[in-house]
Amino acid sequence: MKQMIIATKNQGKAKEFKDFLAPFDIKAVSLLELPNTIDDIEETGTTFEQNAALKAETIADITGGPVLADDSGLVIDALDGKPGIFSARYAGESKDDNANIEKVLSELENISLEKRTARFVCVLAMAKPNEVTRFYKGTCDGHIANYPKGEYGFGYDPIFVPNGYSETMAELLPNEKNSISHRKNAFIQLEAWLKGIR
Ligand SMILES: O=c1[nH]c(=O)c2ncn([C@@H]3O[C@H](COP(=O)(O)OP(=O)(O)OP(=O)(O)O)[C@@H](O)[C@H]3O)c2[nH]1
Ligand SMILES: [Mg+2]
Repeated sequence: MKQMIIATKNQGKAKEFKDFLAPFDIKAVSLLELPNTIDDIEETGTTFEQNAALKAETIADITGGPVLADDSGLVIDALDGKPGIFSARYAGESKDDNANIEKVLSELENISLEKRTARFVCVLAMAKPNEVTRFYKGTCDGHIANYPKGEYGFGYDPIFVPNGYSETMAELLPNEKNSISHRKNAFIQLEAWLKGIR
């Protein structure tokens, strides 16, 4: 089976990429599974694209092979786009999902449901040494619930209700999330490239 390195230390993302790539007979390998410890890559960019490129290109330089990276986040209209590229560390460096959720809910405390519109954004960067990095972007629109519900997924999934659903992303079964998510919508475009269409 072929392998593809995913430049992430996020177990939730890694699991989703394993599901996406399995039908292509490709094993997704995260940075946590490599034999050598990889230092954290500082995400100094100001856009999802810049941070995804930083992660993919740094690891492609180290490994010498093709690498896929994902930079993603939650964009909330009533918070002027926050937490955005700062989603992982919104409530502090410990990257605590529950603390991040609590911070968002408290900032939206007095905002009515119809004004709680938001979207998940995912930018994938595919880097290969000496090649131009390719980007694929996907989004998933929805709104922020009043309180967390559901056990699946990761990050802000317990407070994100996708458009057309009454459940949060964390109440949807993983295969359901993986059919509508921002990450899937970005991956669909990469898929076309993997199949040799583009
Ligand atoms: O509920 C969620 N469902 C998702 O599907 C999702 N995708 C992203 N996010 C949030 O956005 C941050 C990404 O930040 P990010 O791209 O820097 O990743 P990260 O720091 O977690 O790992 P790495 O890939 O950088 O190693 C994550 O931590 C989460 O808080 C999500 N939340
Ligand atoms: Mg990160």
